[in-house]
Amino acid sequence: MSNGTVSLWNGEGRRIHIQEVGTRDGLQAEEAFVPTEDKIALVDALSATGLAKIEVTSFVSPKAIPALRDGEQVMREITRVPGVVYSALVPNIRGAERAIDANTDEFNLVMSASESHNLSNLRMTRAQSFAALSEVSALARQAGAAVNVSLSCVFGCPMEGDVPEATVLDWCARYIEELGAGGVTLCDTTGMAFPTQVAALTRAFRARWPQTELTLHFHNTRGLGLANVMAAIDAGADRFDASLGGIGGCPYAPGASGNVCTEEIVHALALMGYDCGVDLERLVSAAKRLPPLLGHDIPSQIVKAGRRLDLHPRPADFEAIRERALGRA
Ligand SMILES: CC(C)(COP(=O)([O-])OP(=O)([O-])OC[C@H]1O[C@@H](n2cnc3c(N)ncnc32)[C@H](O)[C@@H]1OP(=O)([O-])[O-])[C@@H](O)C(=O)NCCC(=O)NCCSC(=O)C[C@@](C)(O)CC(=O)[O-]
Repeated sequence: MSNGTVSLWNGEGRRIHIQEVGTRDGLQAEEAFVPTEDKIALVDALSATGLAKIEVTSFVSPKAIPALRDGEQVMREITRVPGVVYSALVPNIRGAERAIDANTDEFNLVMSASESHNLSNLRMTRAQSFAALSEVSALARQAGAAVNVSLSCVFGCPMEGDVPEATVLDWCARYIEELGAGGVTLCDTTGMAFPTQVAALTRAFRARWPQTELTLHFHNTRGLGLANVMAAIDAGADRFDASLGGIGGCPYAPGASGNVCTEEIVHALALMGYDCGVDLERLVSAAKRLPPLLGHDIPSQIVKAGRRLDLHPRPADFEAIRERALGRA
């Protein structure tokens, strides 16, 4: 935190945990169905990069999200690397049963702080979602799985506008204090968050629940992704969702687009001296697998431009230019 002794701009080796959501949030809205074996290979490649957590898939209705209809097979057939938490999005009891069958480490429960988005995305009121999630979290506990709750639209809803901070904190209190969730993710579903707002909500959360695992989940829809990450770090956050290649978006949130890009965030934080514990080269080579699988380009600037010190050859006639410049030719 910028408290006069620690600089935001100099990470000094401080650990930031990056959680990959590319094979869930990233693939869920893609038109192309990425073949199951390619999804498994992608998760395995990500597991070898040092990421803290990977959201492998979702156990939602295959009618709602056909791109992830192979969730069980993917979760069962990935190679688990010790220390990596393999998570999946779970919206209801049916999803919880599937997640248990597939031996999922962490259930990422989902609902929205906005009634309009909750109804659009999950076809339930927030109260109905909360009741369903209470049952899901009891099942998860019986199965020995961890529970995180992702709360969508906390920085604004594309249909309702701003969501009051008190509403967001009330829902967080219910997850943490009634449901016993070990972690909460504050999600900016359609890129409406801005740094001062992010810092205020992060500080309010941290002050009230200093022990709860807090994750920030940003979409880069309006280009504020990295600024929001920095504001959250300044306010005490150390855990972020990000998506390989910068793909992603909720298909039931109007105007949604890609998450903050994993390799861009890791690259930027590493330059500032933060330790994400991630091998950037491996991450970039995993990201390069995406365009042929998806059939389109990806937002990642690091895949396009390379890392800061990935240098280019001088022009072919460089020596001739120099000789001329020095008056020797
Ligand atoms: C919420 C429901 C389930 C309600 O779906 P529904 O259609 O209202 O509910 P239903 O219970 O009547 O079920 C309809 C059919 O789906 C089946 N079904 C129902 N549930 C499941 C399940 N879990 N697994 C497998 N099948 C399921 C169920 O068995 C039935 O099949 P049928 O009888 O017609 O053959 C559905 O609308 C759904 O799955 N929606 C998914 C929405 C979704 O995945 N959205 C994107 C993820 S959230 C997100 O991206 C935001 C986030 C997390 O990234 C953070 C952020 O940025 O904000």
